[in-house]
Amino acid sequence: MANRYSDNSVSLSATQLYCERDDRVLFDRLNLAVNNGDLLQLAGPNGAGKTTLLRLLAGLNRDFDGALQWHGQPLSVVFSDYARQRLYLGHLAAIKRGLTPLENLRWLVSPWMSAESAAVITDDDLWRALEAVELGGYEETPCNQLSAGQQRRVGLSRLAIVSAPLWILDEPFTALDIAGVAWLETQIQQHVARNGAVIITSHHALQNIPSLTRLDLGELALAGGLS
Ligand SMILES: Nc1ncnc2c1ncn2[C@@H]1O[C@H](COP(=O)(O)OP(=O)(O)OP(=O)(O)O)[C@@H](O)[C@H]1O
Repeated sequence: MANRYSDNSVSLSATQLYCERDDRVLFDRLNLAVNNGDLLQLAGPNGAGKTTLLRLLAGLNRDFDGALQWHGQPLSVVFSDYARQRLYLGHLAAIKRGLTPLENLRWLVSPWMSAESAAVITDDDLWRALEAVELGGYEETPCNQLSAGQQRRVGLSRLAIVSAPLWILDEPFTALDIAGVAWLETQIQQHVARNGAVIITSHHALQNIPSLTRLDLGELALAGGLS
């Protein structure tokens, strides 16, 4: 099993972020910091800019003004290191439907198995991660024969296997049943309790996490008078 949290230091900061899309300001003068043990929930109405901000924080979009830093270095400069320290799960399942869960997961964790990475992820780890998301028995079934919730679980199985201290999760509860929601809540609680950090967009009310901070982009826009 990969050695989780071998380098677990989280220090992500955003300073004076400004972003607009289609001539509309999504956020302006936005400052935030995420460190070990933090859980930041981005809230706001549809179109407020939650996914846009998450993608900026994940280093996947550089169309903004202001500074994004990882351990005091510009995200763009340290991106290859940052990309292994943060695990980004987008709002889509992000799997290849013609492949099996096992094949998808092997592909999804490949950035953590590269020559530069110290992580060792074995096939047994992959099978255990799929078992953890209740996909035991479906490991070698093509994903196009799985339900929407099961396909979502394939992507979520990365949480059970990748050793990244910072999780960035975009609407991860989508399509999950009650048991899936409970499993994911537990993963998030445990990750934060073990000194990891999580940034999440979700309309789901997260429970029992004292370090939860909520950032409502809709309220921010009203308070800051964003146009
Ligand atoms: N690639 C793009 N090009 C142009 N505009 C975009 C692009 N992506 C998003 N937008 C616009 O940016 C705004 C914010 O979108 P975003 O997806 O970040 O909102 P959101 O808060 O995540 O919404 P939701 O709750 O519906 O998921 C929207 O008005 C959207 O139309």
